[in-house]
Amino acid sequence: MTKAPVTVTVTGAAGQIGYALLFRIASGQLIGPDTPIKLRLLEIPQAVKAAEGTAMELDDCAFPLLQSIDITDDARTAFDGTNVALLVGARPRAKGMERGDLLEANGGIFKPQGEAINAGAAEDVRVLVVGNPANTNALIAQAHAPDVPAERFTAMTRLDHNRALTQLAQKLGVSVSEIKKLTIWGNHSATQYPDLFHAEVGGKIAAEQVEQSWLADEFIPTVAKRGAAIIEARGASSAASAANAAIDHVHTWVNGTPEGDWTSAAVVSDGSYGVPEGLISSFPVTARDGKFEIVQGLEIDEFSRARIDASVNELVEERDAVRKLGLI
Ligand SMILES: NC(=O)C1=CN([C@@H]2O[C@H](COP(=O)(O)OP(=O)(O)OC[C@H]3O[C@@H](n4cnc5c(N)ncnc54)[C@H](O)[C@@H]3O)[C@@H](O)[C@H]2O)C=CC1
Ligand SMILES: O=C([O-])CC(=O)C(=O)O
Repeated sequence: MTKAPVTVTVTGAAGQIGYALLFRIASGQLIGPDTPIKLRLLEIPQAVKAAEGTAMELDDCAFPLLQSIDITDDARTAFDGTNVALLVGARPRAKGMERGDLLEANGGIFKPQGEAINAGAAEDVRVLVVGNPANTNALIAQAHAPDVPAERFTAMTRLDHNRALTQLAQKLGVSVSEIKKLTIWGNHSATQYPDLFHAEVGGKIAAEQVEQSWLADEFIPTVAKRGAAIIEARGASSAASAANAAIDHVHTWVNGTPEGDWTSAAVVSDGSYGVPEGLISSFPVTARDGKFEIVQGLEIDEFSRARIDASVNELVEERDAVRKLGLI
């Protein structure tokens, strides 16, 4: 039986991730094959025409599930009644820009978007922030949506998770589907910590199946710096793989994680694993009944502790910087 339609808002819809994302959403891959989709595209005025071009192509795909496409440059209109908000559009780092400038420029985007979500989104709204710095942009948006439960604001580390799965699968000569319980901890940045000490391959701990030197000197930096390596090779940042990860993140959130496995997502910390409450940090999470839950009770050894702390400290610094700028 066909379900009720889901309204999905995509910001930065005319950008490169938007171009890789919208067709997959419209084809039913975000929620499921029996859920009709209403798309809302938010862009800045200069890019509305390009978004209209993408909408023409969406029309030309004749997707049976796609019920409507609305394009706007007004955040209130874009988020009115929305069920899933994919915040992709962000201000990229320009030449000579310091981190504080970047955070301030993004504050100008994510504060009004948080307010617009608060004002008009559907009661069950789920928010995924993709635009960088994703964790802190999510924190800014969440701070301006006091009427929306904080746990509905998440940031994307699923791309890092997927990157780590493939690096490990290639190293061990196994399929990615044989790897369970991998975790990305912390920030979506070069300080992130991909953890193999709880990951399992063939029922055995992954870290025990690789050399410690490979884990520390190859695996962790390769995953953490993969975004930069893609930019170097492609001349543009990851787009199709980022869109794919956004689809995975929301699909898992809505449909759940398989029994005996978990995934990674940046969610609001409840203080678990010593991550200060309120920070939006990546954790091992399960999804059940449409909710993410942080996996509890994992033992964290000294090696992992130092790396989790380093990434969480960076998030604390970013939070303090946006606080100082009056953005939260
Ligand atoms: N979390 C993650 O794993 C990843 C995050 N990213 C980030 O995703 C973001 C988007 O990447 P791309 O699509 O490649 O960039 P892009 O530059 O191709 O597109 C961004 C789009 O956002 C729009 N935009 C800017 N301000 C806006 C606003 N206030 N409202 C609505 N739209 C707005 C721009 O007009 C542009 O069309 C970047 O911040 C990038 O760093 C990229 C890859 C992975
Ligand atoms: O590094 C970038 O700008 C894009 C990004 O977040 C990634 O590919 O992980």
